[in-house]
Amino acid sequence: MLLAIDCGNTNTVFSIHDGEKFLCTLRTSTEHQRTADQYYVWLSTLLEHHRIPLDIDAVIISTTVPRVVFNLRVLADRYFNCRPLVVGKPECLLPRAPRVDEGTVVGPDRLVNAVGGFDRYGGNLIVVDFGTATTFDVVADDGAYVGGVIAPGVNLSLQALHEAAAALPHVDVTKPQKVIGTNTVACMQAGVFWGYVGLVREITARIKGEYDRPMKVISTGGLAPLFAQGDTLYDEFDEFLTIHGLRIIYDYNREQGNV
Ligand SMILES: Nc1ncnc2c1ncn2[C@@H]1O[C@H](COP(=O)(O)OP(=O)(O)O)[C@@H](O)[C@H]1O
Ligand SMILES: CC(C)(COP(=O)(O)O)[C@@H](O)C(=O)NCCC(=O)O
Ligand SMILES: [K+]
Repeated sequence: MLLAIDCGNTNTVFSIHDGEKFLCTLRTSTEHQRTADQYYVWLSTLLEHHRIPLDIDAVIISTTVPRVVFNLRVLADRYFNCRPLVVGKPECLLPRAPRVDEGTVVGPDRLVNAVGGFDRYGGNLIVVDFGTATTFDVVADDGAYVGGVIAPGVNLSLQALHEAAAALPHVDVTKPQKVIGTNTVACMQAGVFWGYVGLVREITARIKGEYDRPMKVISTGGLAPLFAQGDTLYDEFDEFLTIHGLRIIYDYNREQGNV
């Protein structure tokens, strides 16, 4: 079975694929100090709880935090006796090379989103990923990642307000019914929520304006459903797009005789 690991700056997702489908998806906070032994204790306990056998023989990793790779490699080697594929490393093949400025190191999560998006929806896409940062990934007609946009994440914006302004509390994002807030929390929530709706609408509209043919907008990430505004912001929400992309990249490497 394949273990696909999607490690973002806030959370790390582990998902087990049995060759036909993903059996379960587990989430832990991202901490580069976590050792292989700690990962294994956590993973084996939860898999036992879900009654999933721990017969993993392949591992693929995408991470936006380079320092976690060492311990994840040890996990794969020590407990599953395999060498993991790490997206972005030269030994991990991608179906299409990104077309970006020379020397640019694109976030592996964005390359994976492009692959997952192209497999599910075809080319000419904008993938909006609501993570620590909110990224917009443009996927060309042939499936290549060709650029995009990086904006501050939703929770990061709220946290920045709290940290920089003495009188502003920590608040969680929710969808306010109105824009005129009549207390501090409501004012902050309106600023971030409606500000984000505007950000997504403006950036996708401008990308579509710069691109030479119609595009589909696909959203992913835990907060994406909160920002769905009827059908006006995205065409589809796909919670597991990144994990799906990892599986496609693993299969591609196997087909190429690379693993
Ligand atoms: N279902 C959810 N509901 C509310 N907040 C969420 C949910 N999923 C993720 N978040 C929050 O959204 C932010 C981004 O999380 P995540 O998508 O895991 O980021 P990353 O991929 O960068 O690690 C974090 O602050 C996280 O706590
Ligand atoms: C933009 C990101 C920080 C998003 O990471 P995330 O929010 O998923 O943790 C990550 O994709 C990254 O570090 N990118 C490198 C620069 C680039 O993609 O151009
Ligand atoms: K991400």
